[in-house]
Amino acid sequence: MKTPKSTTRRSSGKTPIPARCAGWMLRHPGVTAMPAVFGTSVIELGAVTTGSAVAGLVGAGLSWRYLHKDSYMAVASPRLRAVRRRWTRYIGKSWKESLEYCNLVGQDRRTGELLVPRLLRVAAPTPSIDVLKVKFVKGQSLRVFQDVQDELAAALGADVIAIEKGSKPRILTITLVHGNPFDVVIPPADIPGEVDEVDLKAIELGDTEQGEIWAEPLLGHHWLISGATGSGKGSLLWNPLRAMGPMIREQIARIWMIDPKGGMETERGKPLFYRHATSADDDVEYDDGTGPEDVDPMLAVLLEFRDRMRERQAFLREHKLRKFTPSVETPFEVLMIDELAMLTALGGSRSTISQVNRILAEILTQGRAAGFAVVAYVQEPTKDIVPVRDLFTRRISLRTGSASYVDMVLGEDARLRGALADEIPEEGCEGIGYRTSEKSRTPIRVRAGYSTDDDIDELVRLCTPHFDDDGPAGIVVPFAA
Ligand SMILES: Nc1ncnc2c1ncn2[C@@H]1O[C@H](COP(=O)(O)OP(=O)(O)OP(=O)(O)O)[C@@H](O)[C@H]1O
Repeated sequence: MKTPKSTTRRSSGKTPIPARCAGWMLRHPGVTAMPAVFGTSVIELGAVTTGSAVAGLVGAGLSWRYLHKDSYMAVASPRLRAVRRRWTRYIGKSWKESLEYCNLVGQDRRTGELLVPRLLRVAAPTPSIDVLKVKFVKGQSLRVFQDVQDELAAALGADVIAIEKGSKPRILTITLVHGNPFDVVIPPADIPGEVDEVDLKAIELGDTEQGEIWAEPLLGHHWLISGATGSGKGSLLWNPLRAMGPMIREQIARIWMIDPKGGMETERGKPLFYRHATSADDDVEYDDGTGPEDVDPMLAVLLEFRDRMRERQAFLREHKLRKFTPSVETPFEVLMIDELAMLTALGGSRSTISQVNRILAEILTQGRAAGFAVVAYVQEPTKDIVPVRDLFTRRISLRTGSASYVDMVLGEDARLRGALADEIPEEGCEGIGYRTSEKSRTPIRVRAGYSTDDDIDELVRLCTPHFDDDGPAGIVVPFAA
């Protein structure tokens, strides 16, 4: 007679304690090895030598922290923070209790043993963001976690939570944002007094969540700024102008402004602009002809910008200059486009749109070395709306209307790494967003400084240039709908 299957099953209760200890030690080799290394060092080298080595390591860490803060913050700080969080915020007992509270634990049907989803990895890219990699137990799914995500956020003390599928089966990623480091409105960037105080490689925009100045390089870059309506994109238009103020006044930097939204946002700063194209003038009849007189005015500004870029390239080639230096003779040219989608997808005829995209691609691929930068603002950053999206070298995402927009702007997995831009509340969080850089794919939470109308008026008062080659500054040209 066949032995019933059930009699062959292991009937013991929990996994034996020694086996569990061995498993834990294997999973935490660093923690396990540390006392062994320390003990062996004391026995073999003596307490004084071991103490000196430890003191030396601490000293090296402190020196690194003070001598090269940027690399310390990028490399050491997140790792140390992750270890601290792992052993404080998410230590075994409280992790288990949090999951029990949310009914996220299982039970082994044979042994009755409590099965707790295992915390595989804790990353803490910024002081307020934790990213957990979790292996869920048999019978669970991503859905089970997502169904109780509010309870889980409360149990883990987070304000915002996102739970997504991980890279492997049965692994999920939980991103937690703790607190709001920006509970006050941040003042706008200072207007430097003189040209030599302007740093085009570090244009001040606001604060980072670490309480540092948030600055981005514009010379040699193009910026894409994405955000839903009312997210505060305007502050990322006025801050760069403030930071470049004296250069604009001296015409060492020239601003070409395209505002297809009727000039509502940019009208106040019109005297600052070398070119200003807006859809304000609805009375102008636009003829979509082929002659130079009939060129779409928005396109005309773009074409002129492109032509100047070509001239500059020829000039640099002729003078064998490999590096561009801004000067009155060769100004740093900045094209700002408020609502890029109106140019690249939504406004104008199909032929105009495809021409716009071609010219933009040319500027974005060739302009940087010649001192031509593009700063564009967009609400919906999909590829069909902004085909040239990937050619921007610096990306910022303020509050977005959709979770999928975050990765489109900040790069693959940016949301998994903590950039929960779609979870930023609408009220009271304008100007808050995330940025990534080429060096690090870790998103940093930032808040832009806010320029009031008075701040804009101050900028115009202090930094209006006097153009004399092309007539009055800020020529308003209509946008063909
Ligand atoms: N950095 C900021 N800090 C605090 N409040 C801000 C900030 N930026 C903007 N705001 C507030 O949010 C409102 C909307 O900002 P803004 O007009 O810049 O949004 P937007 O993203 O340009 O929207 P739209 O695309 O509809 O023009 C402003 O009127 C202001 O009250």
